[in-house]
Amino acid sequence: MADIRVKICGMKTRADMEAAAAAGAAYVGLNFYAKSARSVTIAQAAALASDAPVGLAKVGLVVNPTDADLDAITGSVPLDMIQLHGQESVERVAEIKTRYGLPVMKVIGVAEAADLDPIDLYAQVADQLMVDAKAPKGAKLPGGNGISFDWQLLASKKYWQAPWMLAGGLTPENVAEAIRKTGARQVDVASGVESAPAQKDPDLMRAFVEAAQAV
Ligand SMILES: O=C(O)c1ccccc1N[C@@H]1O[C@H](COP(=O)(O)O)[C@@H](O)[C@H]1O
Repeated sequence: MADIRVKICGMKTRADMEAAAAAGAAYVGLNFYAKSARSVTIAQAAALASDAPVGLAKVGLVVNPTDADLDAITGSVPLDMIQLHGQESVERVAEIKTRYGLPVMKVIGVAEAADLDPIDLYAQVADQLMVDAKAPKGAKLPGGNGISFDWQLLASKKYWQAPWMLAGGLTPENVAEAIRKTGARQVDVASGVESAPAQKDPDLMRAFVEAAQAV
């Protein structure tokens, strides 16, 4: 059994948080991208995070946030990490880390080998990286689309200066294969543990964590 850490993203209710903790997730994601059906308001997130099960790291997902966005979020929501899921530059990642004093996870969208090239630079400033499938052109969301990338691309490129998480189209059925092919020690999921759009399913969350940790 491997010590794989799981992040489940898109918590909307207290029941979601409790089910994620009971399933064995290490991190939960609170999504502040308003165009997503998984998003929560700052007030909702503050209530969820303040009352979160002990030991669950609360990650705030934002996309190209302004300082005003982050001032409002971090001023009300007790977060453990900020996830940057947009086109934030290396300099902006460093700036956010310094300004808010929170660990920052930068997401890199991957469709082909060349998309991995910027990772070394981001790894110098981010506390964590997330390697996710690049959103297809015209997609409504920059992530959370339930699509995977070719995991083979990571076979020889998985050692970076910062810890990293694999994301994109992971499900209870494919997460073990994804971990074996990429060597990931951390995985992230949103749509793969839902029974309907933005509806987290406790059985799928449990099955996902079990499958990941059974590798
Ligand atoms: O989930 C969303 O709605 C979302 C919106 C905007 C940016 C990122 C988003 N989700 C992130 O993408 C990963 C992978 O999602 P999936 O498992 O492929 O559905 C998700 O875990 C979030 O970190």
